[in-house]
Amino acid sequence: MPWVVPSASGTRQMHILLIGAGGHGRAVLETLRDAGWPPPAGVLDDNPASAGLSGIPLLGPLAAAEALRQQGLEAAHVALGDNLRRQALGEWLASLGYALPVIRHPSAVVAGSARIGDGSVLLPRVVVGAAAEVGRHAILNTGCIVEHDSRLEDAVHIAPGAVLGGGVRIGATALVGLGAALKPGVAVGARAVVGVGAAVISDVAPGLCVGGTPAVPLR
Ligand SMILES: CC(=O)SCCNC(=O)CCNC(=O)[C@H](O)C(C)(C)COP(=O)(O)OP(=O)(O)OC[C@H]1O[C@@H](n2cnc3c(N)ncnc32)[C@H](O)[C@@H]1OP(=O)(O)O
Repeated sequence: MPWVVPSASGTRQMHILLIGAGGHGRAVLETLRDAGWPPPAGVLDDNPASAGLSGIPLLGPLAAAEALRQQGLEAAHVALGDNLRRQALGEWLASLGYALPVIRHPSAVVAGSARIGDGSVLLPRVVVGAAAEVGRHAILNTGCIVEHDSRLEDAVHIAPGAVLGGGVRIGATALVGLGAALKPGVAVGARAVVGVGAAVISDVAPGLCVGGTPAVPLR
């Protein structure tokens, strides 16, 4: 199977390999389609009971990525919600020589001065403001807003509808839950979890789980 096809403009469009056939995988697949990517070459999933993704070949467990790279597959994306696992697998794929393109829904609005790291995905209606920096393997989920000058380290997940004010900092592999709001300038530490609907008005220590309005430690 040819993994790379020339487009009408002569640029190479890659048949990407997707990792993960769950709910987030379905969201990424729709985003690829809406953004005009060619159909993915296939999907890998370690769950033997996985039904795969509709219309996309299920090519086996994750370990198959190595052989597929040797067969000429050039690009991959880890579509898993687990931040630590997504980061580890994304870096493994990079070490195998896969390109990890940014996948961006056409409705996402990204300031020209913003930077998005390899392997990240921007789902519909995401907004990223001026001079914001987003690391590798991030999920910027449906409708979230990352305001100007914010700094997001690798493998974060900003859930649907969450709003980060200007200059917010998010540590690696942290999760900002559905609809949370973060006051401008606050810092959320690595591996922290901000619960659904939280209003974060002060810094959150690494690894802490917070929730409520205003947000307080939950565990
Ligand atoms: C497309 C998508 O769906 S992307 C999805 C992204 N995921 C999310 O946004 C989920 C974020 N997760 C949450 O908000 C979770 O509720 C967590 C992580 C904050 C807590 O989860 P758990 O550790 O399982 O806590 P659990 O549900 O057992 O609740 C523990 C206590 O915290 C309280 N609590 C749980 N979540 C919250 C919250 N968001 N705000 C305030 N209090 C909360 C519970 O009421 C409970 O209180 P109690 O002990 O007085 O009864």
